Amino acid sequence: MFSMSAVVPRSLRLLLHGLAPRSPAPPLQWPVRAVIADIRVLGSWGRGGSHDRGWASGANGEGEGEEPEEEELLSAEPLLPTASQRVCVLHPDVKGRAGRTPRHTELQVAEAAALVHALHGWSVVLTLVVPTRVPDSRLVFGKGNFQDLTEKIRGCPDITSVFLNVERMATPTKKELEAAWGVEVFDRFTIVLHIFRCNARTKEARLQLALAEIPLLRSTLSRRSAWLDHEGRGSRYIMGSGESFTELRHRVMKEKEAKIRRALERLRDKRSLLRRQRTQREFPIVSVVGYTNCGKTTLIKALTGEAAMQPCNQLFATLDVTAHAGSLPSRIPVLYVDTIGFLSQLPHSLIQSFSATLEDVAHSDVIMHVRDMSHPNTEQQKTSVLSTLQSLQLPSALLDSMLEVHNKVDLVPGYSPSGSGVLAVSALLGHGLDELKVALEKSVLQATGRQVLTLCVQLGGPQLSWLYKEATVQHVQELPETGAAHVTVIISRAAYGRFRKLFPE
Ligand SMILES: Nc1nc2c(ncn2[C@@H]2O[C@H](COP(=O)(O)OP(=O)(O)OP(=O)(O)O)[C@@H](O)[C@H]2O)c(=O)[nH]1
Ligand SMILES: [Mg+2]
Repeated sequence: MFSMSAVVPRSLRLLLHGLAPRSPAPPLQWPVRAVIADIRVLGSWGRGGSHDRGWASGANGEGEGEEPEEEELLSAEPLLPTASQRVCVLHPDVKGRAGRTPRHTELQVAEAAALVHALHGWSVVLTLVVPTRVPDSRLVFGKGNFQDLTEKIRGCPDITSVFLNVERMATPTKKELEAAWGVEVFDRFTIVLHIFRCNARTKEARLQLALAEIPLLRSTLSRRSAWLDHEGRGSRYIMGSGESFTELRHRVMKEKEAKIRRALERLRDKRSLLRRQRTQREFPIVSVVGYTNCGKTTLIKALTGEAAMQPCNQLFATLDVTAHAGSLPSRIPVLYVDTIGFLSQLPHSLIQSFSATLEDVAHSDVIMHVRDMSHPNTEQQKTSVLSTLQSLQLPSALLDSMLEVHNKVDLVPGYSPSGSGVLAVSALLGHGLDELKVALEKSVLQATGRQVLTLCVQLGGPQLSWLYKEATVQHVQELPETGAAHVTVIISRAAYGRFRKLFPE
């Protein structure tokens, strides 16, 4: 199996566990230490959550400088019931839709059930696939089907809510369906938001979530306002303020949205400052992206040997961007960035809200796209990930150089990957990781403009220790009687320029 000591040097391992090394770290590791300090400042580690807290667990900077205003923004009431739910998954099977096959429908229903199971205490008690030609109509289904459906739902007293597997449901539709079926009705957007709410741990993830929830709060507010207006209460002015109750609530909502955006902007500024510092230190960043549950966290755990990471067989287990240090075959230190998983049919507004999190992907040196090859829908998942990446407007060079990693091949007997530049691994069993690291190193060297050079240096002088500090020393071959050595290093162009300026030939 995989050994942590083979990958990360001891002093770095101590740092990763939030402890200061007792002995001075070898020169190679100083940038790693600096970056760890930076990321602590960013405060990307959670509030007592159990997994994905990364290597700086216990050292989060969230409490520092937190404005009371931000705390208020984060402590809003949950939008969905927190109690257990017995759910009827209702999938509208739209006739005539391109790509509609029984298998495709089956997979969509399975994904909907997996979303429900991602919520603690929620279970699926009934699954219905109902054909419809009129998905955009107010009742989503034709009259006959709607009546049958209503009888089925009402006839099943176990059901406490219905999950209508559509991207987004209009407010009047929700109102009518709930009136007809006597239980709450949720769409994909609401369910995913609720999963996010349960899993979001960091301030940034929770602020982004609060922003994504605004449209939902608005529609709830509109419904309440309609009721108040109907009762003649919404239009009353409050204590001579010249503002009605409804107007006041809308204004409060607007102010809340603006405050969230400002708070996110502050975090974004902090992030970009840290990114600049990382760039100055020429620390390679590898972003790991992919469909939710494809094994991103498991792969990073296997590549870094970081025991604290806890992968989870659940959709959207990771919601916070965390960075994890590892090293490549030539001992180049590298930061792996674990990201939020993608899902098909996610409303654009939700992706937009989490775009700050995904900004780190745009600033990485290499992207690794992890795929679950054991999943029956792996091709559609790939398409969905690629189209989301396109929508993030990443630099084309970054997209072109993306590495595709075929994971979970242990579940696909006799699997052999097709296509060039594709690597097959089992992150869980540790298969194929050495080949993956070699390929990754090649990409990192290319993307960061690093080169392998053999330099002749005097052993008594300051050159060698400078190289240990600023580059990755591969090999030192002493030249007897000359007092010099041939030193093979991996060095960036900028660092080589500085070396030559300090130590001209
Ligand atoms: N059999 C097998 N299972 C794997 C492999 N890699 C990951 N898994 C399992 O897949 C599940 C999801 O793994 P994660 O690493 O949490 O997936 P993720 O992509 O980080 O998921 P999200 O953060 O929710 O998007 C876990 O139960 C893992 O044990 C693999 O190579 N083989
Ligand atoms: Mg994960």
